[in-house]
Amino acid sequence: MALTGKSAVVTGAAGGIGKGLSEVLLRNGAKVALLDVNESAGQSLMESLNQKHGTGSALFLKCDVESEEQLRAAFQKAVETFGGIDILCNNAGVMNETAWEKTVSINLMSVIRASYIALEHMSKLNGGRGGVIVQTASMAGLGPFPSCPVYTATKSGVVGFTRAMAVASEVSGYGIRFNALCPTFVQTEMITNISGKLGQFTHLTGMAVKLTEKLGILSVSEVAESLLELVTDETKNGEALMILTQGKAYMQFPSLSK
Ligand SMILES: NC(=O)C1=CN([C@@H]2O[C@H](COP(=O)(O)OP(=O)(O)OC[C@H]3O[C@@H](n4cnc5c(N)ncnc54)[C@H](O)[C@@H]3O)[C@@H](O)[C@H]2O)C=CC1
Ligand SMILES: CC/C=C\C[C@H](O)C(=O)/C=C/C=C/C=C\C=C\[C@@H](O)C/C=C\CCC(=O)O
Repeated sequence: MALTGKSAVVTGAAGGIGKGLSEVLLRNGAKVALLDVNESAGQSLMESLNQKHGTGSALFLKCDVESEEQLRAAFQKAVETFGGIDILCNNAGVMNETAWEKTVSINLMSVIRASYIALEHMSKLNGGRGGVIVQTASMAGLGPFPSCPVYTATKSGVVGFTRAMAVASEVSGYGIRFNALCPTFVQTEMITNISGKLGQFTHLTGMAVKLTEKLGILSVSEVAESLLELVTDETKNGEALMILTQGKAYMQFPSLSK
């Protein structure tokens, strides 16, 4: 799928990985609706992206992904502005083991919520053009990360939801592919002050820090380049792409359906 003339919605787009995903989509010819709760960062990012990629190529929409109402309004605005949606990046996420219910709400429930709203606009069964939904999961969704069990659970949930939806979409004829990015640590705000985010697992901070030293830290642009692969390669559906500093690999899961 070529990106020229396509339109995308990216959640958590104002900073970190979401900003990188938005930039790579714009560089390759897509228009992008930038959804984020951070209004000042989102507005100034929109202005700089429109200067770089052309007026009207980026649209900031203030949106808390926990709110169904705000998500619906943002998708509606994106459709009205760009004429449809071809790509959704469910990227907004937090890591906070103290406010663990909020972590579940943002990282898992909101990914499901936004995917279902996107289906209403993108599914060929609803008159949409089809397309692709890519979730920002994590390596934590593939292997247990003992310093943050709830964060791990949300990312495992995202991987499971993505793989199940990929098959549901295929057999139902939605015309939408579902894939997940599973990066190791990435240099963003999220990996600052780790100990302050681990709640009752603060004593396991050293384990998390050692893991960052052992595995290394990716740049945002390395993750963004992997998004392109999952969006443009139409054979990719139901994939979890593990991204490490040493390279990347599509995960193999046991097949029990045959
Ligand atoms: N940084 C890392 O090491 C890794 C991060 N990830 C995942 O990547 C995604 C992005 O994380 P980062 O860019 O690192 O984090 P970040 O903290 O740098 O950026 C997150 C963005 O999401 C926005 N956001 C937070 N809550 C929101 C909400 N309720 N509604 C709308 N926007 C909201 C924030 O305002 C911010 O702009 C997350 O899902 C995270 O779990 C995955 C693997 C590694
Ligand atoms: C404290 C976490 C901070 C940020 C989370 C970040 O956003 C994220 O998603 C990073 C994920 C990185 C995961 C990397 C590898 C995970 C591997 C685990 O399966 C193994 C974990 C521990 C092994 C313990 C040990 O042998 O030392």
